[in-house]
Amino acid sequence: MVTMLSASGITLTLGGRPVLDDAGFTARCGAVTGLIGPNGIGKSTLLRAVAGLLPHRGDVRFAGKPLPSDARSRARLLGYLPQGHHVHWPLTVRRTVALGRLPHLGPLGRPGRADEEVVERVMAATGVAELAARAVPTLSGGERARVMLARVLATDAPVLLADEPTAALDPGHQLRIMALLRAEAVERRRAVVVVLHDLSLAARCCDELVLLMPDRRVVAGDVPTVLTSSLLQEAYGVSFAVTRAADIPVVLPQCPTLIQAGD
Ligand SMILES: Nc1ncnc2c1ncn2[C@@H]1O[C@H](COP(=O)(O)OP(=O)(O)OP(=O)(O)O)[C@@H](O)[C@H]1O
Repeated sequence: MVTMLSASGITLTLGGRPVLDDAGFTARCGAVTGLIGPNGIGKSTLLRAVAGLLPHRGDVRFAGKPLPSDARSRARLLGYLPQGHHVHWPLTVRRTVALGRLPHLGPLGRPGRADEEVVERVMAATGVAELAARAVPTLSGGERARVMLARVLATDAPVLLADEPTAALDPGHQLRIMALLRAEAVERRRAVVVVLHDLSLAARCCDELVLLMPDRRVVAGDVPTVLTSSLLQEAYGVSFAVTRAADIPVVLPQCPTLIQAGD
């Protein structure tokens, strides 16, 4: 599979504190790459730097070439879904999703038939078509999460960067959204990079994993290479059982101080 996105040597400081030091990853066309690691390690910051939203040192390439410097061209290549879904503007769901088409619109900013078709397709795929006329601030957290995912899918960008897209979702919607992101990768040949905290979900849905470690190492590889109990313990500071149940990979954190219910 072809490397579509590569980031290397990403180094940046926030509020006077070094947050990333020589970090990077590659994301292949047709694959889902999971970005994992403990809270505060820099996953969101790395994604934002790669999306061109934070000044940084380092190199980000699309299909081997430096990213274009103008934001509009870059937005056609990289769709970015930020963490959290705090939407205060009183737009309808359909208009919010249609914002994803902005990088493609002509000088008059009018969406054409093709743009409208994309908007309808992604609303149907994310299960928000029936919410199309609702104002976004009136939606539940999970509904809003799916609308924001639809907006980024509407960009039709070959690279999708999604920061915790399943965080607010119930288990059924988590799986449906990951299935959708996998389909975007496999069937539409996109490179999908997704920040996840649920390691079982990551094991099940990601082709490659990139683990940001507390000592600033970046461990990358396929799921069995990265999700080992020793690496996970080093990363998260608790022990892990890496196992399978009903033929599904399961990664279980264990905490010696937890008094389990029923004990
Ligand atoms: N604007 C800022 N000013 C100062 N420090 C910041 C700023 N934004 C982020 N940080 C710090 O940078 C570090 C990395 O934050 P980041 O949000 O990238 O981590 P993360 O791995 O995505 O965490 P989480 O899993 O909790 O979402 C954290 O220590 C955070 O406090």
